Amino acid sequence: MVVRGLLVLIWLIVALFTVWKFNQPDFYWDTFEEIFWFGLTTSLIALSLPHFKNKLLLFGWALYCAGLLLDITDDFISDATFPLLVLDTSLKNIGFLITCYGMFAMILTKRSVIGLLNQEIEQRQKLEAQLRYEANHDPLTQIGNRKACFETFNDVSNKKSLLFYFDLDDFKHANDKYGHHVGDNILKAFSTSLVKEFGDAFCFRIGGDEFVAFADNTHVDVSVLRDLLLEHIFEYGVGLSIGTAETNPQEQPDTIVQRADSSMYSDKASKIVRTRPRQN
Ligand SMILES: Nc1nc2c(ncn2[C@@H]2O[C@H](COP(=O)(O)OP(=O)(O)OP(=O)(O)O)[C@@H](O)[C@H]2O)c(=O)[nH]1
Repeated sequence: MVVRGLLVLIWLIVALFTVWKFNQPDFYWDTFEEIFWFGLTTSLIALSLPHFKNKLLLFGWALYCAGLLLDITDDFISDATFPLLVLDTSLKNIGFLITCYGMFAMILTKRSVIGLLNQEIEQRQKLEAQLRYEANHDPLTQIGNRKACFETFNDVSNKKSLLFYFDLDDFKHANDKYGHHVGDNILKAFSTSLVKEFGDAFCFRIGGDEFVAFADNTHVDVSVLRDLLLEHIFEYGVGLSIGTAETNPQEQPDTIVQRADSSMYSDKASKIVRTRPRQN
């Protein structure tokens, strides 16, 4: 409201002054030009006044306006009466330079603020990525967790048509015998073998010693696979029960996993008779 009033006032003065000057015998078009620029510049200041906190810029603009004002007044006040009139060009130039410097200082400040903001955005993005990773990965083995398995199930099963369900045999015994930290290392070593065999994107730890992996439905020799996956852990007396189920887009992931789980339990029944080389 104040700004609008100020603008009306400025242009009223400009109009009245122009009309008055126009009717004078000593009218020059350059007077009209001077008053037009004075009106425009002061309007700009009035418009930006409520938004601008940069005092240096405002000071520069004010000096520039003062120069413009002296420019106008020198048409009807003589230099002899008011010697400051000779300063009009200097004031305009000083105002212009201060304005330029103010702009430059403002850009520098904004640049450092933008730099800090970018840093903050980068950190936030890293944190989000970290949180996303943690939400979908098992903290011990770093492979996908149960949540990731079911969330990506449809995508993964579109690529791979066979699901393996693995459950370590007598893992509790190894835990009790060698300690929990060795138990952790067994799980990590097993995951590493799993990833080596099936690929990072297709292996998941879905429970304590239970894992799921997806593979192409080519002929797989389960006993060869078992030996391969136990290669680095069988010395702790653990075995491996393996179940399989073909993936099917018409079936719910839960149903497919359940079928593989049942198949694994059938295999578990024969864990006692399975030979375990170098068993402790
Ligand atoms: N070290 C360790 N142990 C775990 C972890 N998560 C679960 N376990 C243990 O894993 C064991 C899993 O239990 P079971 O599957 O009944 O043990 P199991 O001896 O393999 O039994 P079977 O499968 O019948 O042969 C439990 O003793 C859990 O405490 C883990 O992150 N680290």
